[in-house]
Amino acid sequence: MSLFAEVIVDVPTMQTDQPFTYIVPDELLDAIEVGMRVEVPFGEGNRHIQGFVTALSQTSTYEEKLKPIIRMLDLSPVLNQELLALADYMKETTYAFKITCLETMLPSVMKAEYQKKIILKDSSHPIKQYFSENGEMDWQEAEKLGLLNQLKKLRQEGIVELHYVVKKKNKVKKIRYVNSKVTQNNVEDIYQQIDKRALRQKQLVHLLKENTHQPTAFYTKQGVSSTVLKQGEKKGWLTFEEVEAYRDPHQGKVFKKTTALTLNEDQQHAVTSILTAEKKANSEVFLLEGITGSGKTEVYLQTISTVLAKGKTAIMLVPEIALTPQMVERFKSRLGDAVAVLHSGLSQGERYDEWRKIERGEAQVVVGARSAIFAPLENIGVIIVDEEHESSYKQDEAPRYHARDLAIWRGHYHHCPIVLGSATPSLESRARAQKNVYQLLLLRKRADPDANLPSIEIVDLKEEYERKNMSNFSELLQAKIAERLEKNEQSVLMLNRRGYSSFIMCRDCGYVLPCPNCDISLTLHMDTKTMRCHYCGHEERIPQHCPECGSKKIRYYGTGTQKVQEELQELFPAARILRMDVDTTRRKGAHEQILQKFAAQEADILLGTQMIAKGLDYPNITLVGVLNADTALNLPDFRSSERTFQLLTQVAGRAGRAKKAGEVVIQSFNPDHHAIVLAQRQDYETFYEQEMFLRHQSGYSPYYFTVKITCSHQEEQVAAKKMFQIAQVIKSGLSPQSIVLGPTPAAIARVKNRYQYQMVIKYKKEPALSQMLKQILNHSQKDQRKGVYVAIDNEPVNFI
Ligand SMILES: Nc1ncnc2c1ncn2[C@@H]1O[C@H](COP(=O)(O)OP(=O)(O)OP(=O)(O)O)[C@@H](O)[C@H]1O
Ligand SMILES: [Zn+2]
Repeated sequence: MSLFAEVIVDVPTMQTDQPFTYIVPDELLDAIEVGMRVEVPFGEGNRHIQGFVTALSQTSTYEEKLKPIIRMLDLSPVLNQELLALADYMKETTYAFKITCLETMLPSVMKAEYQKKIILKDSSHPIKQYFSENGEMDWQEAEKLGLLNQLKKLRQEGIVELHYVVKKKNKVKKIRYVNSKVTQNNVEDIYQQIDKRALRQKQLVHLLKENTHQPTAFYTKQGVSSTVLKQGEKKGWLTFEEVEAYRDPHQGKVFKKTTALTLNEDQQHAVTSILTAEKKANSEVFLLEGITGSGKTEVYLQTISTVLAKGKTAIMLVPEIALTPQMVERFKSRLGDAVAVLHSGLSQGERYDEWRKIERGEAQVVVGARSAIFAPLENIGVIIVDEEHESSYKQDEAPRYHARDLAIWRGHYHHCPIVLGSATPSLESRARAQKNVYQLLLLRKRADPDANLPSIEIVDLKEEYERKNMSNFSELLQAKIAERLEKNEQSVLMLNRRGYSSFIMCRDCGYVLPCPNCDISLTLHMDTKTMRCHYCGHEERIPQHCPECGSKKIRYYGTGTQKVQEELQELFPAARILRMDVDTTRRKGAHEQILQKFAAQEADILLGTQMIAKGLDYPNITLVGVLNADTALNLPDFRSSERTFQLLTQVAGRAGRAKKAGEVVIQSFNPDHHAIVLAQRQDYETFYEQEMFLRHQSGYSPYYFTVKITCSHQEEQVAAKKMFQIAQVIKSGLSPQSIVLGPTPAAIARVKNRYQYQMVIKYKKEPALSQMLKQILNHSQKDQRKGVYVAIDNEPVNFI
């Protein structure tokens, strides 16, 4: 009997975007499965490349010229039937290649360079003879010995495991004390040799004698600087050693068990509705619209608890949990070890370990950011998308999927309900609820019976300037901060960075330092004392003279969080201020540390960027200040009002969540803008109506669908020419009701040395469009070799 495998190969081009048939060699007949990765020869030169097996069959139409699979790369399928089908759906809706979709679903460590090791779990098994003393075997070794078939079975029996080890990553430096040089007897001699003032070195020798082989941080925490450590190495008292780190991101952390709260009427209604759908195996979509602090999280927790008790699993998506460690804590505290956590704040290795827990069925709840929607769970009972309006759910590179859409797809597959939660739902979702496509569930008041929504005041910055207050803090805000300090209550202050950054300009000639690769100015970063490009990462020193005219009058413009912090400290010398922005949170775990300090009330004021707008639930916050509400309002994006309204409502919602009443001060240059006025009233309903009216008039989502096409090339004419060609094809194929915007240069005309041209199609009904777009992608293959890239973004969330 012969067996044939359909393989999607790792060559992302249109010609190869289909399965290729390979012969399964005899030695793999029993082992191979759909969803495994294999190595196959490809093309004229029989290059060895990786591929995914998507089907197996006993017959093939072109038996003669087929090549055999070289080897298998997994012991068990890495993608199940559901995820393979999801890849097909993604490919159809995002205009991406199938291989790109398949690879996106796996943790990055499985795509990156890694070593594969087989680990022996049961050392009494005779297979032991092939393993090293520490119970490991290299994958290549196993392959050479022809053991893979046997190991596959042993893996199913739990006798061996397969681990991916990232090369060179996840290492911590530990220090080993070199005993030979220092013994109990000669410590005193050594002390004699040490310079009398070098107390730190003495301390180090002592520390090392008691505690050898600790991470460097252990010593630095006790006051030994890294210079002293290096001297120690020089003198031969210690050596540095790289050790593989243990990869539990929450290692050593104790989560205090919590129990379910008594739900209020609205919450109870929400939980019951969702669970009824679950019981009926009904894949209904619920829009849980609950004001800030209304206890949406409690609804999620109790729904998931019930689902788990029935032996099912759950996915809970959050925008970016690195920013909201409190969310992880709430889930772990309630649901314990059933929870796996996936987000970008983890190292590759940690993420892979969490993924493995899910795959082996050891974790039943996945809490994670966008890509957690690919969690290999079986038997899903509910899928929740918290803060469903967040644009981070859309991936901005291929495949350009929206996690909310994939959540709904998986819900249908598992016949389970999907819950979209938000205090400020996206207009798209709310419009669907209006039409009863989704079922609307409302939480109308704050969950804590003693809490109320905060009162919000708006300060007109124009008036403030007329009164010659050039400070970042209006008189009103200053007075309110002072009050809080007096009462020992906490304040949260937000500097809105969207559409806004600090740059340097020459006062004599007006020259602004640009990025050499992109058409945008460089941003000042005070922590590293450098100028940086946020698009390509280019970095250079802050110039002393103007590169254009040589003048020394270089000045900083725009307000960095650090500058604001200095000003704040001057105004309130006694205030304890914490700052949270990209500069203070670069280090792993830094977010969490800052928030822990704030939670423990070791600070009076938390000053930060948008990062602080979400999730914080601390009872002692009674004041929220927004320093500049409107920087994003003028961005050339039809969603800028919606985003501003959402952000202001979110951040205002951090105040007064428990007994103590909350107040909010919003400083703005556009106090009459509807996004700001309605955020002040916390009136989502009116905002929804007004904004829907505007969208209807200007022909945008949710009344129209949109597709964005971008062409880029190193030469501007080439990118433009290609874009105009495509526009012509599209225009000739569209119905007269549809609208084409552009082609125009993109808002940032050049990024990473590539010029970008774009066009946007707005349409209500275009049955032929999908086919047209696929053809455009198809034709663009030829151009790709000439360096012209064409990208199609279906329902873009980003127009800049
Ligand atoms: N039924 C309840 N009774 C008393 N307190 C509750 C109840 N439900 C939730 N809470 C408390 O109310 C506070 C706010 O709840 P939660 O953080 O879940 O709100 P949320 O709707 O997710 O808010 P946001 O969207 O602003 O983040 C929490 O401290 C929570 O413990
Ligand atoms: Zn750049």
